[in-house]
Amino acid sequence: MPCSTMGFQRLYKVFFPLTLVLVVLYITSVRLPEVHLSECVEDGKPCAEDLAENEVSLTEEKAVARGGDPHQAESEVYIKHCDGKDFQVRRLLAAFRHCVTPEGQVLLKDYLEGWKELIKFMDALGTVFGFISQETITKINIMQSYRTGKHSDEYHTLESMVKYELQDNVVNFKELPSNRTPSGCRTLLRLHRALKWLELFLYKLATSTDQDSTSDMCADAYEEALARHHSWFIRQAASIAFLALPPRRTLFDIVCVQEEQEAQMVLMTTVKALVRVYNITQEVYTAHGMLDLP
Ligand SMILES: CCCCCCCCCCCCC/C=C/[C@@H](O)[C@H](COP(=O)(O)O)NC(=O)CCCCCCCCCCCCCCC
Repeated sequence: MPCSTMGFQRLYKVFFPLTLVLVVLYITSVRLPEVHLSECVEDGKPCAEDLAENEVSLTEEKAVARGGDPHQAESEVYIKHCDGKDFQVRRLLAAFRHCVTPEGQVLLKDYLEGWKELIKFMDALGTVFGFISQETITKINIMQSYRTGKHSDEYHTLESMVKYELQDNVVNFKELPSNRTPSGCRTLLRLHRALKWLELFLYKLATSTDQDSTSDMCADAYEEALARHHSWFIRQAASIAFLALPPRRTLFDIVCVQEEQEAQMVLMTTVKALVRVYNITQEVYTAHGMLDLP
């Protein structure tokens, strides 16, 4: 092999990964432009703060009254308000529970509230997760603009959105030109896939010990649920961000739990709520052949 080709290959092997790492570190450490979550507006007025602290019904009695499992109710006494923290696991849980109606439909407003709470969690982890948090905000904002836009009535539930977008040919079954706003169905599908990642990650966290690495759990869940949907570049950036995940005790602090048993109950209760929403959404997307929207 000619000497110059060997030299080039060696240079390529060393400098390409190095440059990639530096680019990713740069992207994740510079202050990303502020993207604000859209204000919730209904009929031209701000929405009522429907998930206010005092409305979050997580007491034992209420859970039982809702026909819930008494063992689940027992676990809920652990889910308390966490003073001085932005992220509140009880708000997260309330949102993902309230979003499922008694008829088994998914209310988009509450679903997105759940996602907004998750952004607070990511923000508590620091700037390395900035690009993931910005991406989530972008997706939420697209959904909010539909939910509060001209056809807001059609975006009340997942089911009404799917019906409307399919009837109106808004769903893009083929790749869209980059200047077209993606459909609600396509946008929600991205969040839906990420919800599977979250479910797997929280399950792993709940069933792990202090000796287990959160980065490994995160990467495993990512491999299972999301990696195949992402480009090579995003996969590399994500795998670098995972290395910056703090140990499980720090994550427990953000969730506001100390004891192992307490952590397990809170995490498993959250997993259950996520599974319920995930399964309904998955059924709707499967029924309409929309699991692979580009
Ligand atoms: C504990 C925090 C660790 C966060 C790890 C999250 C794993 C997911 C990595 C995703 C990389 C996202 C970068 C961008 C991806 C986009 O290419 C991709 C495709 O979009 P496109 O089709 O429009 O191009 N977008 C998406 O897949 C949407 C991703 C949304 C990511 C949401 C991540 C949620 C993380 C929530 C963590 C909270 C933990 C809470 C514990 C109680």
